[in-house]
Amino acid sequence: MAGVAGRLARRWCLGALSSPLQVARFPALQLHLCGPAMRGSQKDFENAMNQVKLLKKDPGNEVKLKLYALYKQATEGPCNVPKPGVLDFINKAKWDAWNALGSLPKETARHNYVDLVSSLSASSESSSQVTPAADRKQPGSDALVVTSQDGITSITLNRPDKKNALTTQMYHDIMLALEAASKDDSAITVLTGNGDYYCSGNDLTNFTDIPPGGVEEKARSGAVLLRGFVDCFIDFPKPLVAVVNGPAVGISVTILGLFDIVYATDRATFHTPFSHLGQSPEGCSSYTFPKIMGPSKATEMLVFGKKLTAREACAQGLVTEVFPDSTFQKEVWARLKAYSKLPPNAMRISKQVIRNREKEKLHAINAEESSTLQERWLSDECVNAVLSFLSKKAKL
Ligand SMILES: CCCCCC/C=C/C(=O)SCCNC(=O)CCNC(=O)[C@H](O)C(C)(C)COP(=O)(O)OP(=O)(O)OC[C@H]1O[C@@H](n2cnc3c(N)ncnc32)[C@H](O)[C@@H]1OP(=O)(O)O
Repeated sequence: MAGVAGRLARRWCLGALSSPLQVARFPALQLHLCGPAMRGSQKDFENAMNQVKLLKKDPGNEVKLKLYALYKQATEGPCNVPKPGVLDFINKAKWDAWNALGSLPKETARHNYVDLVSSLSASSESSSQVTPAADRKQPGSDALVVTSQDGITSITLNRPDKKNALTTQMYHDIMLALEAASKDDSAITVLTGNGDYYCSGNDLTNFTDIPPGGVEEKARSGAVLLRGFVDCFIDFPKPLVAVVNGPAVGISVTILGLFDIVYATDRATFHTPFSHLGQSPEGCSSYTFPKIMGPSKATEMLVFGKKLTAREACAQGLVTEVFPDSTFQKEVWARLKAYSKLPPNAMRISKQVIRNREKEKLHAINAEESSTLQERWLSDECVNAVLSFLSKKAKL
């Protein structure tokens, strides 16, 4: 955690004080740091450091310096480094801010940091209910943010500048997050995205990291990862909800057939361009899509790559309900918050009654789809499509 804050501090203050904070959408459930009581435990401090990553607006240089100073004071104590030269403007501003805190105790600095983040979170999204971060180990990278509050664990894809494309690390982190969520005391688990996209599917640069065993080895390990990833969704024991905050592509669409509820903004689209990419369907969609929408609609999507609007996807049963984008977050989270108060064991058992009899079949389908894809990844059609995207010649 200290590393996260350190990276943030460096990004803000060492880079350029004038550089804008990455503008990121809040997931509707946020750290609940704006309560009347001041919070300052180590856990609150770590939660606040996570929350800073999701701030929607640039708080300005003055506030960033204050955050930096409080962070340094809370983690290292009073300023203990030599004063930078007058021409070293940025470092001098940082030093001044830290030094100004004098002998403020570490604990008070931690409290003040938490309170400052709380006020920023509250003003950044006044309409949303602000909630605490997960009482859990965070994943190994900033690209996934896990929060937990009010009986809901939210897993947020947090790579908005890359449209939340899934890196290899993210597949692993999502699997870990799902495993933790299956055991935590939340009633409902949510997958959502930060920024204008829900997810642009597999990060196509994943294909460029070729191991010593060559492309065959790459395809083999990709298929193992894909199979394990999809298995986690098949086996997930609690109600699983997709909060589709924008366009969805590829694997982020196919696995929707394994979710229990799919709420979408009316801005969302659903696109599975597998033939364009020389690939074939995964996520059990070769089974779930024909079952949900009938074989011919499924073929239009999975074979011909027809992109559906949110309303079309809803009419075809892939999406549960569509909300206007302007009220999407507010309405969806209010709904989920109400559902999360239902008896958790009853919900879990009812889900299993609905889903369990298909599980074995789904695992077999997943295995088959993964091995088909393993071959597809080695095909000229796939290699050319990926190269075309990577050389910026093609987009969907
Ligand atoms: C364990 C392995 C499992 C694999 C399972 C198999 C999975 C299959 C799939 O998911 S197939 C679907 C793959 N996805 C795509 O083909 C999408 C490719 N992206 C695009 O076509 C476009 O980027 C877009 C339509 C999603 C968005 O277009 P636009 O609004 O014009 O934005 P940009 O293209 O400028 O995107 C911004 C930035 O993000 C990068 N990016 C977006 N998507 C991906 C991606 N899937 N992989 C890698 N990079 C992506 C894009 O290159 C830009 O980067 P830049 O700013 O240029 O550095």
